[in-house]
Amino acid sequence: APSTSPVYSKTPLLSFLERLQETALATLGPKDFDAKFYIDMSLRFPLPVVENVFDCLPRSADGTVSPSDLEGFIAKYLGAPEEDLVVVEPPDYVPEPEGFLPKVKHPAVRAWALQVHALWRNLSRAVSGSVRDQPDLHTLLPLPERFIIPGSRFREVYYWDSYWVIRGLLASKMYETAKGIVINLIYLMEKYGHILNGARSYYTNRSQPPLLSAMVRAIYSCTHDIGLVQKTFPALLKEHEFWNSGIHQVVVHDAQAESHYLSRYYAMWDKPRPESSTIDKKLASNITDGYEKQQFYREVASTAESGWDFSSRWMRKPGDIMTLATTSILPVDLNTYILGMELDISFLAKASGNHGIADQFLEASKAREKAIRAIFWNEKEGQWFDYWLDNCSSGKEGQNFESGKQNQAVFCSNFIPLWIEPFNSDEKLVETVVGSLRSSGLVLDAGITTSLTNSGQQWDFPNGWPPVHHMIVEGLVLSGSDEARLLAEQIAVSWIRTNYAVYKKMGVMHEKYDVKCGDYGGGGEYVPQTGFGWTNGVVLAFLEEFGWPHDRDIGG
Ligand SMILES: OC[C@H]1O[C@H](O[C@H]2O[C@H](CO)[C@@H](O)[C@H](O)[C@H]2O)[C@H](O)[C@@H](O)[C@@H]1O
Repeated sequence: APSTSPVYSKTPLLSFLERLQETALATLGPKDFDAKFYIDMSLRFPLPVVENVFDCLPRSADGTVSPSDLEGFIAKYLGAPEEDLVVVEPPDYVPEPEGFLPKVKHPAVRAWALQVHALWRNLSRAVSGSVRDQPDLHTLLPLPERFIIPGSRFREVYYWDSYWVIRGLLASKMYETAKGIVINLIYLMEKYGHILNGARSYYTNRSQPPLLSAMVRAIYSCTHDIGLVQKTFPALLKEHEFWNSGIHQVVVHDAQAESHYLSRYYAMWDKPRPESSTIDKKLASNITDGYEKQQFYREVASTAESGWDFSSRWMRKPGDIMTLATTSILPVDLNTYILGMELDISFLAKASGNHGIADQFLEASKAREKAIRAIFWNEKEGQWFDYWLDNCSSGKEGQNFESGKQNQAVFCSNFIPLWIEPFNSDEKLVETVVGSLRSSGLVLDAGITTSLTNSGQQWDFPNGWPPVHHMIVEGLVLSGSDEARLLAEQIAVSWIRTNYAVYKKMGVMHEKYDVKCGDYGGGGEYVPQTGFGWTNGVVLAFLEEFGWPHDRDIGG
């Protein structure tokens, strides 16, 4: 049966660059090969001209081109990925902003924090004039404002990364740069109807964890810029609709026959991800049935939408990537973000004097809070579990809740609801969750591990990720409980020490860390990346919250 779920169409440019990617792998071999590099190239001439020359390159019987012919072709007809971007000096950057991290007293930590702050200059970009004038020649999308990239192979804006970039920029007092990022995300929302995974044409088929409202609220609480709130409002409403309609919405009826409306990840794509096309095709090469193949590709893209690509969390058989089933899972964290979105919209509407919308979204948040308690919360285990759906593509008809369908494996996402007010203000619940987090096995000497399963995927043991550390630590702090704050500080201190030790050893900030060894993280489909937007943001946010006294050892 053909897939009936929505699918975006692929542009001719992407199809061509995918062919180039395949040829490059066949010709140059797997050593140092990064599939994304080729899809990030731009054309120096119109596509028909470039494609015609490419098709006429001499090929051997197995279809490969000689390395020198391929390199000659690339040099003449294609632009290197970074040529799409201009390195720009952020106008609101100063080497030591007034009021910067007042609680950081330790000289070595302060010096390092200033170096991390200075990294915003290395990661600041705008799109080149050519991307704006001839968008058809580029996969990079023509964003209107300057932006901060994560770093290394991630040369474009990423959606959920931007939240922690913004939190760091706020600690760095770079308010205008932070606002520019939000304006860019609004542009994507207006143009595509949802905020893309990243600002490339190959990311149009999916979103990422939705945190626009959290970004706006964070900026508003530092700047009181109500103009920005008003500008963002239509995008916030559209985003809420995107996650609460169509294929993203699922109904679950509880034992009292009450219906709960929850959301899931579901990419509008059933082909290999263009940025990893060679990898996806190889993975799917043993699937002979056409529909099953499409379904596998959809699960892969939906997992990328979750931001956790890849993890045993999404696999029916933990460790076996062929069993990805992300569209059959109601994720705790996604629904937590949407609850946060509803509360943020209500708060921001009130701040703009729009009491009708404020009330409407407060109501929506109450329904979702109830749904999260009913479907995800497990009193005995003291955490919130993802929920397995029956195998179906439409969530509209509804499914009956069965407690056995909670996925009781331990993931750090099981503690993300603590980030949001209705949960972190519930004293009894916080006490239970603090206890279960402490005994979960997730809190290690160098940080919080993503899961307890070593699958070789990057969103699993022993990797710890900056965004998760921040949400859990901030949730514990917001609870106001002394015990929770102690745990929060313990986690933040060990995470900062890990980041510092690796920086001292290698001179760079990493995308993720191995929290078993206190080293940089690995696994997954690309080599360890440095830069790094959200890592820097979380370090600065933690140092702002907890400071670093003179007499606290930093190690390294
Ligand atoms: O190229 C493979 C995948 O890379 C991205 O995912 C990872 O990096 C992102 C940027 O830091 C981050 O947002 C995500 O959580 C990481 O897993 C990209 O987002 C994926 O869509 C892409 O397939």
